[in-house]
Amino acid sequence: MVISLTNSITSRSAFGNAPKQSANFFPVVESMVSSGGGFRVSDLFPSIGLIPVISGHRSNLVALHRAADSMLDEVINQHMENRARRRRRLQTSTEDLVDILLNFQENADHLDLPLTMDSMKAVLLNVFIGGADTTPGTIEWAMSEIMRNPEVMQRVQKEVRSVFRDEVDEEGLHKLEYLNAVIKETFRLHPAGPILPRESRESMEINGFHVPQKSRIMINMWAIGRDPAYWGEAEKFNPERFLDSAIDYKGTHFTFLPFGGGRRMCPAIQFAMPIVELTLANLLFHFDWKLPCDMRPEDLDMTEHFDTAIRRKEKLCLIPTTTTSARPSRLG
Ligand code: HEM
Repeated sequence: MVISLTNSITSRSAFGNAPKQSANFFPVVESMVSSGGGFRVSDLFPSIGLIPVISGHRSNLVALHRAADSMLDEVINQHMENRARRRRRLQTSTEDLVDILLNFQENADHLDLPLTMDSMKAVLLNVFIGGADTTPGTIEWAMSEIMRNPEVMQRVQKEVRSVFRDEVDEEGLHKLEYLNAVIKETFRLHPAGPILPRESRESMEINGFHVPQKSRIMINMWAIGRDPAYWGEAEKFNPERFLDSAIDYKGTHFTFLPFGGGRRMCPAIQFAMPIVELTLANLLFHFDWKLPCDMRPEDLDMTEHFDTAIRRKEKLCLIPTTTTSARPSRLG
């Protein structure tokens, strides 16, 4: 459910109302994400360029890339035809990301670097790949942790239900301090980007280790997030640690980089955070939640599976019930 929600938000923002094209595109993106993610032997021996060739990994990626490329060609061509038709009829319409990129391309004569078709396709593909596992994964982990910690459920649900009256809306999101702390704590224990890859531009010494130029460096944010040297009771899900704390996810607190940091940091924070917040706020506002088969909270399986992001190994199955008695402020 969460994956189809976030997929639908991404495809509407990028492609507009093109359900058929989106439906064909998502399986290709999914395969690209699972082929590109995780660790492989070639990551351990990056200098041996033959490993990805022999393993068939490279040819698989090339085939997927070709499939995505031709689908994106079709989407862009379709948008160009629709735009031409609308202009002939002097019609206007809501713009999606493809329209915005085409506008930019049309008006970019004065730029040193024109927006080529290939760059446009790369941007679109990045949007789909970037959002594929990260946003739904974060929502799923947050719900899992909330279910495992009934006192957190009680507090966060009370907050959401006292801030909103009939519907959850974007304006009220900034009032949800505790929900925000819950999301940060989820990022700490379950970072969607557990490994931040970098390459050293020059050789250097760090803590007595020599790092040659052009070394591949993997920053393990998952381990840093659980390191007792930086976090008290590191394994405990404790959103309270982020209340009245200056730690945010803008990339300046090096023990907490859920969106990365520096020039390669996630460009989609402003897009992703409202999706995470609105989805969780809606789930908590409208429903009460139970674990299936009278399972106890502490028995909920939290086993992880590492692909590009760390997702739950088993799907999260919860039972929603609607209740009016849980929202006295709206009845009174
Ligand atoms: C909760 C949701 C998300 C989280 C936690 C997240 C996290 C990250 C992280 C950790 C990185 C690597 C940053 C680095 O290396 O410093 C990244 C990169 C990126 N993300 Fe996100 N992301 C999220 C949602 C999204 C969404 C929805 C999109 C697209 C609409 C997106 C697009 C990208 C792109 C394009 C990059 C590559 C940036 C580059 O290499 O220059 N992300 N994200």
